[in-house]
Amino acid sequence: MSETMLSVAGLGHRYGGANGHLAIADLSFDVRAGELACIVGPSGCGKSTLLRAISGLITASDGEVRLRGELVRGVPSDLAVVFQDYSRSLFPWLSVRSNVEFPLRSRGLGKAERRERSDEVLEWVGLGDAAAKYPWQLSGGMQQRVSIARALACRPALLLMDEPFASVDAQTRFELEDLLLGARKQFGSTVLLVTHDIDESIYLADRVFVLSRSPASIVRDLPVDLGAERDQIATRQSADFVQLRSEVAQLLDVRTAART
Ligand SMILES: Nc1ncnc2c1ncn2[C@@H]1O[C@H](COP(=O)(O)OP(=O)(O)OP(=O)(O)O)[C@@H](O)[C@H]1O
Repeated sequence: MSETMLSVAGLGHRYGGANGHLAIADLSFDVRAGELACIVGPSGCGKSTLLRAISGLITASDGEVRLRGELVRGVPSDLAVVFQDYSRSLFPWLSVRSNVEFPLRSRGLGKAERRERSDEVLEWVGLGDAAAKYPWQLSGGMQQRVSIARALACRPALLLMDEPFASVDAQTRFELEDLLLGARKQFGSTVLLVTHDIDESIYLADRVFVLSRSPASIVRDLPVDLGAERDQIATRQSADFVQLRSEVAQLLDVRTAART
């Protein structure tokens, strides 16, 4: 059994003091080293609040978050986050290479090592020839590749991804999903990814955590036994995939959600 990388135990958060809004309640789960776990939940259920607590941006009212066994207080240095909005997370005045190397500087890496890492990850995401370009010279999908490269270059203990593929077209989304699966294999990354897309969660994950409506808690920890090799057409057509999709949709009560 591999080590626990992320442990969330009894997490609860209420905004605005004792009589304020309860956003998450008694939420517990673990992510093991090398695992790719997805979180799906109804709109407004508390996913962002959960991610803020895991990344140390807020201190939850109850419970605890541990990364590699260490209590998270403030933003951990061995955490990397990829957001949905790539255009706001990249620095437009820095080249692609400088964007990727930026967090490495604050982590104390020397010039040669920064260059070596940026070469490696840019090549990996298929942007070896775009290192000198600026983000605004690239397509949306390419910009998100830069964000992923920047996160991978840090070799984080945990890669947190918040709806990372929600702002690109369907074809690019498939490509980026497969890029993530490849990167995870290549770098042995541990990934926690939040998505609204049930199919995406099953396609990518080893495990899917289904959240309840607000206040968020885990309604199901669903293992996804679809094998390590996934294929955008064959996997999504398989009987096991269809069964899992229907299970998650029922848990989320998507028909009711669509009516309300
Ligand atoms: N800073 C805040 N102060 C008060 N209430 C907040 C704050 N941030 C979020 N909330 C409330 O907490 C609940 C959960 O919000 P959160 O943004 O975590 O949900 P979400 O699942 O990420 O939403 P979405 O699916 O729309 O991205 C919502 O009812 C929201 O209004």
